Amino acid sequence: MGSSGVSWKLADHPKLPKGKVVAMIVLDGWGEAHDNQYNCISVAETPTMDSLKNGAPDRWRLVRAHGTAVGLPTEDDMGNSEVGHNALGAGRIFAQGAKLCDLALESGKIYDGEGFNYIKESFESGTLHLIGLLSDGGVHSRIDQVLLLVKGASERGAKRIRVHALTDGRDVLDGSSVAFVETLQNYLSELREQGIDAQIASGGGRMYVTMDRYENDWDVVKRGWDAQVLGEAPYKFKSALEAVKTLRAEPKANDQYLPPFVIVDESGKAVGPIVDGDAVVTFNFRADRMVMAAKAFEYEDFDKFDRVRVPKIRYAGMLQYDGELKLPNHYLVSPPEIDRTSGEYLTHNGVRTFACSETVKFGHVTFFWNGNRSGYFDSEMEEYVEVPSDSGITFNVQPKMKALEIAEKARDAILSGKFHQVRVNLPNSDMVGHTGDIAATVVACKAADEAVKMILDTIEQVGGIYVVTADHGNAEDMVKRNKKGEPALDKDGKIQILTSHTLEPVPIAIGGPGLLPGVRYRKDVPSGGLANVAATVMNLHGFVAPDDYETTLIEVVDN
Ligand SMILES: O=C(O)[C@H](O)COP(=O)(O)O
Ligand SMILES: [Mn+2]
Ligand SMILES: [Mn+2]
Repeated sequence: MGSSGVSWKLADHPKLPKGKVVAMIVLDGWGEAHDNQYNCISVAETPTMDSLKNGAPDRWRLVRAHGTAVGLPTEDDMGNSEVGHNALGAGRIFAQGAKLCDLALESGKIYDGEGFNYIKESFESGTLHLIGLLSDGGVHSRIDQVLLLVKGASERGAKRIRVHALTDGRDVLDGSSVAFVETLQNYLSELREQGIDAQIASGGGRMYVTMDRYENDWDVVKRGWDAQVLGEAPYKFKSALEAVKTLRAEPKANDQYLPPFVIVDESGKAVGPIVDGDAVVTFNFRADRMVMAAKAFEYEDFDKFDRVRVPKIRYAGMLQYDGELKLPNHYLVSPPEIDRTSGEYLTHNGVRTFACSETVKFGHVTFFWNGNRSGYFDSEMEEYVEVPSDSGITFNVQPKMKALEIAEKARDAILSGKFHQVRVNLPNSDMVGHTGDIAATVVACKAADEAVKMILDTIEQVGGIYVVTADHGNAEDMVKRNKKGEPALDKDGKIQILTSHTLEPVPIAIGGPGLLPGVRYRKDVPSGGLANVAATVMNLHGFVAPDDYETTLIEVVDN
């Protein structure tokens, strides 16, 4: 037993040896769907992934990557990187932020918690500000939760409410921001009729305002700070609906990248800057794209950009975004307690790990993989390498991204002989898929396939084992579909491009010269999902997973 009371020792696998190097490759946003012109993966030349699928039927299968299989509220919830990598790394299914917030709002427990009581102190004399992504995407936030929270706060004494709305178009259709803003605006005007001074105060596109991640581009967070806190932005409007409609009318504008705007009153004054004595809630439940803003709100000695004015506020996150950093200190709903992850177990059992991606996905194979935990379990046993991403571009202009560089780092790590697990995330199919640019996404898929090839060739050279899988679908379906599965047309008869993830399952292939010939997929785990992968990987390192882990996908037959 360790000091935490957890017994970290894993049992030896009865048949599988230890000490083999295992390459764990996660293709981000790479699902399996039928062949058609909107399936960028099947359109692209992907000989490596094709050969895995066609070469060894006992060692290629699909696993579920959405809905309840990854702890989301319903089967209509598409998968995403957070819940996908959590499941891959933790080997169990945890009720995720979306679900925990639903439960807390439904039961009203959210209003009894420490976080709400803390911000409530400001309701008497200050304004309550709510900042976050306004859509029903369910990846980072959900508008129905925002409306419930506004209602609940107003019933509990909030007299002045300002919402700072980030438009989506990435987890939902581009253009849908107009309807979401309208819904919120209508609801706030109903509240005004009841005597609550509630309105939208600022906004901007999620990829350009506030929601950067992994410190790729602090300017994004600064633009949000300027609009939300200082009340300053290049565009000023009388209403948020007018703002999104007008800004969207610009050529090439889209919801993801709308410029920042503030709402002003008759005299041209911003209606909702954040000032001393106010309360602030960031209502995203997902951490990665809110943690930078949380630092700007919470840290006294913050130096990433000049905040100009730092109001004395009571700040709470919808969730605590980083348990290790205790950030933020106050939060409305407790995050899932994702403990005893496979990474922590393997570290305790002598498995040395190398993990790598480029900036935009770096936290996926480290922070998310390790159950939303920053840093190393044991810096002697692990090395995490971040390849700097390009910033300030949409990745359709650079669809190859850093796939080659990531593969080279993995190759060098494998050849160094220092590591037993070499884990990477290849971002291309996801990041380019989110731009909705089909031609570029095809290039992205090819680039990812080439990177896989380089890593598999290296595994071949050292006699190792590979696992190639994905965290959820994206590039395999780039069009919104009607109930019959046909491309859905908009009112002008044009197909609607799908920038979001999908509900599709993802492939998982295992192989390599280090894998015993008798290893194959079991037939009795037909509904296996991403959470089954951790036990599988533990087996490939020569161990049996803890009893409460989702079962392994493999068996070893004598032949
Ligand atoms: O944050 C994003 O980019 C999207 O909302 C979800 O993509 P990811 O889950 O693949 O990161
Ligand atoms: Mn992803
Ligand atoms: Mn994505």
